[in-house]
Amino acid sequence: MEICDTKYLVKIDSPADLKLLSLDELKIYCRELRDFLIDELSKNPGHFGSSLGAVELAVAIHYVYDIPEDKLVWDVGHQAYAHKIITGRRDAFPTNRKLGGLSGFPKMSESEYDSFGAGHASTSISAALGMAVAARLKKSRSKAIAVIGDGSMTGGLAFEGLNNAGAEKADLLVILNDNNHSIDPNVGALKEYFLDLTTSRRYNRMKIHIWNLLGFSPRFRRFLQKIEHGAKSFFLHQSNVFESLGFRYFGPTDGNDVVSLVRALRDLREIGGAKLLHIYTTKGKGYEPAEQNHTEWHAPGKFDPNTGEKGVAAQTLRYQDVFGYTILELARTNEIIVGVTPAMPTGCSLNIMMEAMPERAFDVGIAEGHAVTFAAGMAAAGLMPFCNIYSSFSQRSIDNIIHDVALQGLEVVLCLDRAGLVGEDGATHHGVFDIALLRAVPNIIIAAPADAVELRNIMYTASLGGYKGCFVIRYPRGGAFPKDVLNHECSLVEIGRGRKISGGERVAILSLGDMFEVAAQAAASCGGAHYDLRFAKPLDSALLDEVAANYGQVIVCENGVEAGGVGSAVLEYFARKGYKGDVRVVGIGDEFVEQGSVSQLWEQVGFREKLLKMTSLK
Ligand SMILES: Cc1ncc(C[n+]2csc(CCOP(=O)(O)OP(=O)(O)O)c2C)c(N)n1
Ligand SMILES: CC(=O)[C@@H](O)[C@H](O)COP(=O)(O)O
Ligand SMILES: [Mg+2]
Repeated sequence: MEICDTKYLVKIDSPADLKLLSLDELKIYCRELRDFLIDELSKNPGHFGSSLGAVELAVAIHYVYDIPEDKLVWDVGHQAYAHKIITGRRDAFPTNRKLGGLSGFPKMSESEYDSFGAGHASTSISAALGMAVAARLKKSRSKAIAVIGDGSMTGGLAFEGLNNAGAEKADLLVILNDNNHSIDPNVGALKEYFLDLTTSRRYNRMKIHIWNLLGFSPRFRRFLQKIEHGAKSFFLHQSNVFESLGFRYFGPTDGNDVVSLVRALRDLREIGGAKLLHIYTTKGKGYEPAEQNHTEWHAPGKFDPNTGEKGVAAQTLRYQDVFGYTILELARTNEIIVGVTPAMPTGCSLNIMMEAMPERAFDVGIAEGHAVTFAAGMAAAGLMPFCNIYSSFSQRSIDNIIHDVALQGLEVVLCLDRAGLVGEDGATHHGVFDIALLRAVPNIIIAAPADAVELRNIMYTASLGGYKGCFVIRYPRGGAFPKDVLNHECSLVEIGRGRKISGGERVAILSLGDMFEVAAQAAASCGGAHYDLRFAKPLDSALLDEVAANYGQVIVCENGVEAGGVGSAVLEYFARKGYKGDVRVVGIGDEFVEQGSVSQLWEQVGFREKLLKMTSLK
């Protein structure tokens, strides 16, 4: 597939250029934009389905509103590629998600058109409401728009925003971009409710009629809105949840029809207060394979745009696969084990258990805080929950971990996938803060396996209980393990016990989790010793005493922030013991690391350089 002879694509470098097109020309531009995205993303992968589905929406918003004077907040931001292209980033788009290139998400420092940065879900309504209230206080006529997907609407934060907005009566437009899908199928009662709204055919027929009248006869608006309101309650099973929260509800309407979107937005622009436009779109719109399989095409990697073929599937297992198969294996022999994921069943591989034991594995929606407290409730009632959350998304649930798990002394296993630098998703997604955030909390164990066998052993150990509070197991994105690691029989690991890997002279290198390899190499090259800490909490005091007694220099390697991480814990321990040797920590410094391949990012933070310098210290 080749992009040739585009009529409008190359001429649109800003929303001002876009506004010169006619409605018919907009349709052609949308086609060209979509083809451009398909072509680019086939070569340089990124979030595919969501961005294809939101092409018309991005075009219509920029056509009607005046961004950046009006504020536009994309929820998550993985659907905002068309917005990036319209706002002058077409030529830079081949650098999307690459080191030094465009961020895969809206980013305030990247463009004035990115009114708010994102990456995590459910923030848009709160942020846009803040902007709407600021406009009111500053007596500005600036509008505020939040675009939020049906999946992201399942996050509690979205409802906190709606609740506040409905009462504030600020000039806020929330666009609910409903493609009836999250990364995996969307879940929960809201999903059924949205389906009810979009599929109630009698209601929709009436609705379209009213919309047409609304468009043409402003004089009858008030009267028609009253009829519309009555019709809704009559035809729909429930009263409208958004209207109950103080919003004016509009739609549902076809969000892949750019002309009707423009018409709807033009009308809405003139209406003050809190309003919600419900649009239905097709995830992956315009690319058949993506329309057919939303989950696979959420972020598919490289593919052949002509055939939809992707590269050959890996013959190895990633950490997430090992988690997925191991929890199922453990659950088969231990009937109190249950699994919980907040909206990432495919991403964390809990889908393996969900298929085999649907009654014992739960996708609770984009709701990390709820996932943890839900798990705590199950633990309080005698179950052994394994709650799997990406490390960076678990930042949403810190108080739930402290207040609902640790403080209650409940046995909940918290598996933090994607711990450490994750690569192309960048600063919003690196899982580098978990140890620092959780280490200070009592009743928390923090383990990090150095490989797949260790992950299985630690999961097995955690599943047996007998400790008090939260058992955190953190492991990184990816990994490549032979499939027969699953044949390894799980064995018990002593909680808080590390391992001496190799002896040496002068310097001891301590690693946690997947820093094992780099530490082993460094130890070999400088003739030092290597110890695998295995636990960031509790620390292995016997191991550390042995290190202190035998080595004048200690280096701790960690896949996380240096401040407050496992290296800090070691430093504190040695300080308490009055160790006089030289202790260094090498990990991520005081910075947000941007996007790039994982190896590029380690290079950029200067990890090897620092380690080399440390190991050659005399
Ligand atoms: C707090 C948080 N949890 C989970 C995710 C992972 N995530 C990114 S997009 C997405 C699905 C969002 O669904 P929806 O809002 O409907 O957008 P769509 O992908 O359908 O366009 C999820 C679960 C995230 N980015 N942030
Ligand atoms: C936008 C978002 O938050 C997810 O799509 C995320 O990019 C998934 O990351 P993984 O590719 O590591 O599953
Ligand atoms: Mg969706």
